[in-house]
Amino acid sequence: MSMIAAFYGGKSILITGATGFLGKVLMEKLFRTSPDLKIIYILVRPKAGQTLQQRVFQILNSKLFEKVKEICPNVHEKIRPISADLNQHDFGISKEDLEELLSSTNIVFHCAATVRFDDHLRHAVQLNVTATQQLLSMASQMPKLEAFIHLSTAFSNCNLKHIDEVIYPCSVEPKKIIDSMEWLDDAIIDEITPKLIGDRPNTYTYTKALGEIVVQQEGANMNIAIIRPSIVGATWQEPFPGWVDNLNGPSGLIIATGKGFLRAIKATPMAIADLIPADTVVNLTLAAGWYTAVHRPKSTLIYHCTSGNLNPCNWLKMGLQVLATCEKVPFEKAFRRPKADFTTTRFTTHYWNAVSHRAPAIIYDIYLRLTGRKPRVMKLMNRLLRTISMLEYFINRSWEWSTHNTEMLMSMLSPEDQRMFNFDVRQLNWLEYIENYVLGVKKYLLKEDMAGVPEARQHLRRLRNIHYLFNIALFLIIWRLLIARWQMARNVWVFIVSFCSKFLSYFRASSTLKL
Ligand SMILES: CCCCCCCCCCCCCCCCCCCCCCCCCCCCCC(=O)SCCNC(=O)CCNC(=O)[C@H](O)C(C)(C)COP(=O)(O)OP(=O)(O)OC[C@H]1O[C@@H](n2cnc3c(N)ncnc32)[C@H](O)[C@@H]1OP(=O)(O)O
Ligand SMILES: NC(=O)C1=CN([C@@H]2O[C@H](COP(=O)(O)OP(=O)(O)OC[C@H]3O[C@@H](n4cnc5c(N)ncnc54)[C@H](OP(=O)(O)O)[C@@H]3O)[C@@H](O)[C@H]2O)C=CC1
Repeated sequence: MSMIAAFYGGKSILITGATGFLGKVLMEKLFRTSPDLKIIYILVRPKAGQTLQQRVFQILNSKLFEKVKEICPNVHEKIRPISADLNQHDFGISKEDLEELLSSTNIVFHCAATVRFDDHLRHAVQLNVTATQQLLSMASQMPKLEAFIHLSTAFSNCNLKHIDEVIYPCSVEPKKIIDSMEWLDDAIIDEITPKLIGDRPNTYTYTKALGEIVVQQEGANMNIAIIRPSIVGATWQEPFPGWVDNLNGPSGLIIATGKGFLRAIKATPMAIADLIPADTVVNLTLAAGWYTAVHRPKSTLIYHCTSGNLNPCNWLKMGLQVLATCEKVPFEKAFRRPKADFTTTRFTTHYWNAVSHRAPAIIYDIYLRLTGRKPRVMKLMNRLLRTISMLEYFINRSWEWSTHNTEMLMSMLSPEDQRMFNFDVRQLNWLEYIENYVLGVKKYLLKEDMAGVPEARQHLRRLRNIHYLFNIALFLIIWRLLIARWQMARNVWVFIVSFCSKFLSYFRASSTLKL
């Protein structure tokens, strides 16, 4: 019998960010392995015209929850959505809901965050720092609370090269930052943002670091653990390989590569691609929840959920496998053939952006205009280039994360739990994982049917022929222009033509002689 699964049985669990990528995988695993849990409260905001119930209905009806619905047919009765917006004071939770939450909750998993790299500091602080502080204050009033698990990121201290499982201080105390956001206007915040984030690349990593300090300060009297995953990718094994449902991290770039938009990217091929599958993160999170509640470690433990030091994979290996899979099982209606390369200098990056990204986009937009349609590719391309520029920081560096706590936790699990809540990335076969990731992107993100693969292959063949024809036409046009304007080009042309005709007449003469 799994100790972890048994531990969550009969428990009331609060999850923030349950509608997000990791939150959904966490909920799914909880229901699948502990169908006898009492209830999962989820803090949800109405979004995109959907009520809370509609949002929950949509999640439960997704492919991710198919197995859960077999194992736990009354799953819908065990989810209790609570209307809450983490941007609001007290989250805008009603008095009755708050009372129920405070009196019943046993475990809190805090996953909600803004993961945008370009968020305004005010918003990022509100969600990643202030909301964390408020949630901890709520948790401190929960008499039945056994553990509070905070999801952070391995990149919260990405300004360092070697990162230990400790909380690092920031130059300005989080409380001062929270206070200042209340009275500073946007223009001043914009001005001080670069100074505050210092050598971190964005407000996301900075505010996640502040969030950790808040957890340490405010949660001193609680059983708390912090999980720091690196770049979370599609599921590895559970509930099935390759599940992914948003464009964050590598997923968006895999689409851009498979659809032929992304042709070059500035990356350090040998830098570690520290990806971690979503189900691995969730297994570690659940194991940490159990360990924190049952073993009650004296201090707040931080768990690095990373792959680089145990089973490293580099960007070259990953990129090549993405391309190989896109070649084998192409995405539908590709813009160009999937073919990409890494650039290593600013100059070559600018050159390939102009030649391989902007030029084809402009040409295709002209074609769309000429055929009476609305041009759209340049806009898409600009968005892609902006996204790449934001991700570049992470694909041109390597970090070392120590994993002592994570390894200690692994050793504390029973063999049954090590199997059921596996977070040992040494067992991961990268080539297989990346192939499943790309297939998952195709099936679950792009919603493409595998039956369309022959047509997609046919489309790629057409694109290859168009590419050849285009290159020949371009060559001829450039050559014609050169001949018209440049004496040297004319001389070369005359030389080539006379050489070819001599060669042909020699060839003809020798073959006649042989006859
Ligand atoms: C022998 C030698 C041979 C050499 C051969 C070499 C072969 C090499 C081959 C190379 C091939 C390349 C293969 C490529 C595949 C692998 C590359 C992987 C690189 C991955 C890098 C990942 C790094 C991530 C680092 C993360 C570190 C921190 C981790 C975390 O803790 S948090 C989670 C991460 N968070 C994010 O990822 C959020 C990032 N996103 C944002 O911040 C924003 O979305 C934005 C990028 C700033 C864009 O903002 P906008 O306002 O402009 O857009 P908006 O968000 O509103 O969306 C607009 C539309 O764009 C779509 N979109 C959003 N995100 C992405 C995305 N990442 N990629 C693509 N598209 C995206 C969005 O859906 C909207 O679309 P619409 O709805 O249609 O309008
Ligand atoms: N994905 C990754 O690569 C990594 C993620 N992490 C961390 O893991 C956690 C989960 O990330 P992930 O699942 O990928 O993120 P997602 O962006 O997929 O999910 C974010 C969640 O937060 C919720 N949320 C955001 N704003 C509010 C708000 N104002 N009120 C209520 N809920 C809100 C979202 O709700 P809604 O659906 O309404 O928008 C969503 O459920 C985060 O803490 C992140 O920092 C760490 C490392 C890597």
